[in-house]
This record gives sequence, structure tokens and C-alpha cells, in this order.
Amino acid sequence: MPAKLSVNLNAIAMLRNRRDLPWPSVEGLGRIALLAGAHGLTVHPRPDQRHIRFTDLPILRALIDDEFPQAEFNIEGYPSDDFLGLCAMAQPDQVTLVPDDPSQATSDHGWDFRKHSDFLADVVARLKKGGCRVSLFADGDGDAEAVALAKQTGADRIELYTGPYGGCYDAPEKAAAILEQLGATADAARDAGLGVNAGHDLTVANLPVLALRIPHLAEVSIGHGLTADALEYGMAETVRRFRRACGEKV
Ligand SMILES: CC(=O)[C@@H](O)[C@H](O)COP(=O)(O)O
Ligand SMILES: NCC(=O)COP(=O)(O)O
Repeated sequence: MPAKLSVNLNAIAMLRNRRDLPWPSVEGLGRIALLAGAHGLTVHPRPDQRHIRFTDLPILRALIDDEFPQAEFNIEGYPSDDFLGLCAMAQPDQVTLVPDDPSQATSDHGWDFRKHSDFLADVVARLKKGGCRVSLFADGDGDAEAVALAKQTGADRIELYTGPYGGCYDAPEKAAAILEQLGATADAARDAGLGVNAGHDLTVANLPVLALRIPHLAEVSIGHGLTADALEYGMAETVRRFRRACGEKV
């Protein structure tokens, strides 16, 4: 089965937050994504609300419930008390726990399962009691022992951190080596009984090879590259619309 696409709306929210205006609309772009067949929406609210605002969460939950009941809402973040409170309020279908420090510009590593397994086991139990699937952000370094520890926390899935793979867009040999490590981690997860998601810096260029190496990939969450493409492929029509608005016959 093909991997399901969950569209990450963080980049849209970041653009919206440049002004005190309601566009681009996080809800509106989320609706367009789901109408186009995306299987879900992902948000990664950070404590400073620099892109997704906490007030976005109930709106996106309602969008899915009211118009796209088959779709899933995935919330990602570090499991602080505030974050867990947001999850209790927004009732996501999946929570992806990420070991982010609030000062990080973006997510750049997975959990250290040797160090944090007790903490994660508590959080996973709490979230699962609330009825959602739990996924843990994991380095794709082929460490099967770490994957086994991830399984022991009670989590349902891991999400492979694909940033280093995405960063090799101009170094195919390096990308191939990283892909092999990601594949080995995904195989270990499958063998341990964990589902496998993936995300960070995935693009239409690097995704097909990843999906080929990991045929059991359940879900990919994509924001930055997808938003870049949406701008590029939507730019020509948008310029025509604005030329018309200027009075040109286009
Ligand atoms: C966990 C992960 O890789 C993504 O959630 C990523 O952190 C997206 O967030 P930004 O778009 O804010 O970088
Ligand atoms: N979980 C990864 C994600 O949601 C999107 O990351 P990116 O495509 O914005 O790098």
C-alpha cells in the first residue's frame, strides 16, 4: 500500500504570521490539501507559537471532523505539560513525540531511547489512554537496539527523521548511504512490530526512492518542500489573477 501523505501546515502558518491578517489561511490550505486527496494534516506547534498557534488546533480538528472524517490529524512536539494539554484539547488521531528544545529552529534529531525510555513510556501510556496512536521521532541510523527500546515504550510507530537524507539533494552517493541506514532502521522497526512513518525535508525528488526502499512506509508528513512546490506551481496562475485585477485583459 502506498504511504499516506499528511500535509504539514507549519510553513503556511509561518507565512500567515508575517502580518496580522488571516491569509494564507491555515484552515483554507488544509481544506485544499484534503480535497486534493491528502490523508491527513500535521502541525508542530512550538511553545512560542511562531507558526502554528494554539488556536489553530480546534479549527483544524473541526475541519477534519466536519468535512473529512476519514482524514487524520497528527500533532507533533516535545511532550511538555503544555503540549500534552494541547493534545487533550485537540484530540489528534496521532501524536508524534519529538525531542525538540524550544530554542531549536527546526527538528534535527530523534529520541535517545536509551536515556529517555522511562519518560517516554509514561507519556505514551498517558496519550494512549486518551485514545490516540503514538509515534516517536527516531534517527535513521540503523540502530536495531534503539528501535527495540522504542517498542518497549508502548509506542505504535516510529517516525524516521529524514533531514540528513533530504539534505543530500546534491550528493547522490551520500544520499544512497543514508537511505540504506534509514531502510535498516525501518526494517528493524517492522520486525519489532512498530509501524514506520517518515518526515523532514522530503520532496517529490527524494520520496520515490525512499518509498521503494521502505515498502511498509505507513505515512509521510511533508511541509517545507510541499509548500515550496505549491508556491512554484501556483505562481503563474496567481500572477495572471493579479494582472487581471490590475485591469489587464489576460
Ligand atoms: C518533526 C519534524 O520533522 C517536523 O515537524 C518539523 O519539525 C516541521 O516543523 P518546522 O516546519 O517548524 O520545521
Ligand atoms: N514530521 C515531519 C514533517 O511534518 C514535515 O517536515 P518538513 O517537510 O517541513 O521538513
